[in-house]
Amino acid sequence: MRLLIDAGNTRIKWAIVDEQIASSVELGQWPQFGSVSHAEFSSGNVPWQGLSSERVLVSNVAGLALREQLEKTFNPRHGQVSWFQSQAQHAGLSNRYREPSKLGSDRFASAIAAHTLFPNRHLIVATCGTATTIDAVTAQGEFIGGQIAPGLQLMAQSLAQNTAQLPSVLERMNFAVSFADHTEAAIISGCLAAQAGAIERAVREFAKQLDSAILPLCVISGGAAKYITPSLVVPYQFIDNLVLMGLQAASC
Ligand SMILES: Nc1ncnc2c1ncn2[C@@H]1O[C@H](COP(=O)(O)OP(=O)(O)O)[C@@H](O)[C@H]1O
Ligand SMILES: CC(C)(COP(=O)(O)O)[C@@H](O)C(=O)NCCC(=O)O
Ligand SMILES: [K+]
Repeated sequence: MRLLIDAGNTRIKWAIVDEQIASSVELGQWPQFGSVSHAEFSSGNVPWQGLSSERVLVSNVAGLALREQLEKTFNPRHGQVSWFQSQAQHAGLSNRYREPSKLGSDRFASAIAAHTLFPNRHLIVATCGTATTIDAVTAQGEFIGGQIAPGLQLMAQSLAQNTAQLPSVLERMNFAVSFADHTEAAIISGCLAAQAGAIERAVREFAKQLDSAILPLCVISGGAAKYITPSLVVPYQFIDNLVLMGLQAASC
């Protein structure tokens, strides 16, 4: 049994891979998985507390304090704990980041998962979490580089916090129109257009760089993806828990 953990800046996602269950070795076919917010985790909700495993693989982009908190939750029954880091070459992917280890481990894991799932396609990998990251991966398994933007919720929140008259719209990210006729719809539509627009622009730009008439496939994941995908007008595949799948592929 392997325990996989993806600690992002909003939520901690986890999954168990059980090699005894044949179907469990397929990417994402986990017998148990879930997520907790940082607040839930800090107040003692540790989903893997009672579990036994042979090893643990963690991707953490949420800082040292969370790493220390995570460390305290592991005991000998969890087995050897490894902290996943981006490297120059790993699991079929080469990493063109200037300093490969500086690339967010969640971005590297997502790229590994996307390339494993779609090995013959040029890809734009968009992970829509606290931040929205948009990365280019070639069909040959080269991580070219990418973009980091505020995530959907951060974007909307910063408008509400830094303006006198704009309300918080966090709970209502469910519709977008091109030219809204009231404030709430205007904020939602603006933020969704910025997110979807950035992704679409990356897809078209990558096609241009590749000199390809066929658009790369957009692989999209993350907690905010479900709000953004209805606005996308490029080919995409929504894959839940892409980072965990990357950790699974990287630790086979
Ligand atoms: N139940 C939820 N709790 C928290 N965030 C959610 C929830 N449902 C959707 N979201 C959206 O998902 C984002 C967090 O996505 P996630 O992929 O978990 O991020 P991260 O990897 O940065 O922790 C939030 O910013 C918010 O826009
Ligand atoms: C960009 C990120 C903050 C995204 O974090 P997330 O939205 O998944 O919580 C994370 O991948 C990160 O801290 N990256 C390090 C810098 C880099 O990738 O260049
Ligand atoms: K992200």
